[in-house]
Amino acid sequence: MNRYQEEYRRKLVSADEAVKVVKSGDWVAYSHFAMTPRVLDEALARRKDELFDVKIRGVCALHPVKVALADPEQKHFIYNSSFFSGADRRLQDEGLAYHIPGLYHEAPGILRGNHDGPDVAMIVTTPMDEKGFFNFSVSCSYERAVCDKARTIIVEVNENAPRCLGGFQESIHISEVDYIVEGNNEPLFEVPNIPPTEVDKKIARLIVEEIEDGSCLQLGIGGLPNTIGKMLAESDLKDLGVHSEMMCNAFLDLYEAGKITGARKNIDRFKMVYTFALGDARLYEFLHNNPACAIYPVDYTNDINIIARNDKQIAINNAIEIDLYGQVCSESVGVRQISGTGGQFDFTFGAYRSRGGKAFICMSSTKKVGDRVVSRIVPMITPLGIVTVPRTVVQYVVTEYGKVNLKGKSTWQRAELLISIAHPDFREELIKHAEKMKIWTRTNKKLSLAC
Ligand SMILES: CC(=O)SCCNC(=O)CCNC(=O)[C@H](O)C(C)(C)COP(=O)(O)OP(=O)(O)OC[C@H]1O[C@@H](n2cnc3c(N)ncnc32)[C@H](O)[C@@H]1OP(=O)(O)O
Ligand SMILES: CCCC(=O)O
Repeated sequence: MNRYQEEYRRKLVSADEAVKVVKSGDWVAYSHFAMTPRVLDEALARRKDELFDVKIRGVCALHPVKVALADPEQKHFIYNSSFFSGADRRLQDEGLAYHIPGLYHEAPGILRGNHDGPDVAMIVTTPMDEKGFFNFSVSCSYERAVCDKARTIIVEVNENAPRCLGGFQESIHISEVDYIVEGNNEPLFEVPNIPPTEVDKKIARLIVEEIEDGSCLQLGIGGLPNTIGKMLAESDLKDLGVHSEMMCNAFLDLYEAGKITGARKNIDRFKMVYTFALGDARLYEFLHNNPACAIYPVDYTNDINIIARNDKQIAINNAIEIDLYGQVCSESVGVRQISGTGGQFDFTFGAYRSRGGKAFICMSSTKKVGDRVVSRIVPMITPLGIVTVPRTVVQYVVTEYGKVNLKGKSTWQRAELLISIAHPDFREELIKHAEKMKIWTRTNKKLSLAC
């Protein structure tokens, strides 16, 4: 037994033992996405009656967190998430989850400088390696920052977690860890593989034709960016690169199709760069010990200046609504938080700044809500909804009816361009709103009469 194994044995405790370090009033940070702790969450929930005013900070938990469910009155635990998953939304609907707004690239800096903890870090990792390191696996965005700030660090080991090579800040050494808990070794969450619709395919085609050999890709979260990636895999393009915050199945398809070499990148040449991964078992298997990929903290991947250093950086992100000024809402419907800003602002801004870069916001022109069909291009964002990308930053907007570039355009031009890619059933109504908003000119009117 080497000295790290001895130290492992000394620090290994049950989950119930480990969570005893939490005190009333503490902030507890959970690791993110597919790495959200399970057994530590359950053990903390069991301590409900001994604790008051404990705040939990998570990111996109892919199962309903037990601390939130354990305490509907929230005297003991308050659960917060800086990016809502479906499970987080369900909790929010019951009044059991609160959102922490933020720009993704700023999160590590905010945490390191923050007055609000975290006091205790609960981080899911790979098993320890022979040199004494636990790897943060597919979630590296700000796990290191959390550990830097926390009074106590507890790792929950999952034997199924792939070892994701960095970059930097992708691991923590046993000497820094206070307690080790062996988890249930559940398989990592798998994103369901939903076949693309005809609308998705039309939007994808409009974006694919904008991409050139040597372009460097970012694909955002949601069905549409993944479809676009898969279509690129069937294209004639070559020497694509990856600089993304999210690593998803589409990148693996592209890689296996031989489209990705990273040879034309200016930084991290030959590496597929990301800060977290969410996909299926095939993707997690691909990432394990794979030197073709490099995971980094999010203040590197999403730093606007870093994004801009690769030429032809392409950002492809999905939205919920866009108003006639071009303000993009991608994270809420009115007061209902759907997800978060994540890196959508960072990549939209950074890709436009890259030489030859382009930033796309894409969405279907309509959405079925209950038995109603609503337009996603709207006169105004649903009241109290959130602007994820301001009109000053947005570049291309794409629906199945076309793509428009809003950069530098006047308000009346924006209204005209956006209405031109709205679903035809909603165009007349949108024109009436544009008139009331005084962003419809005589020129526009002539155009509308002509069509
Ligand atoms: C972590 C990261 O930062 S990744 C990098 C980029 N980051 C981002 O783009 C962040 C912001 N973007 C996003 O969160 C996503 O791309 C989204 C939400 C815009 C789209 O994601 P998808 O998974 O394709 O969304 P989907 O269509 O399934 O809708 C998600 C929810 O919003 C609801 N929704 C979407 N549009 C509407 C609408 N117009 N009216 C009412 N509800 C709506 C859906 O009903 C669903 O809610 P439910 O599951 O609770 O019923
Ligand atoms: C995924 C976004 C998380 C954050 O902004 O903190």
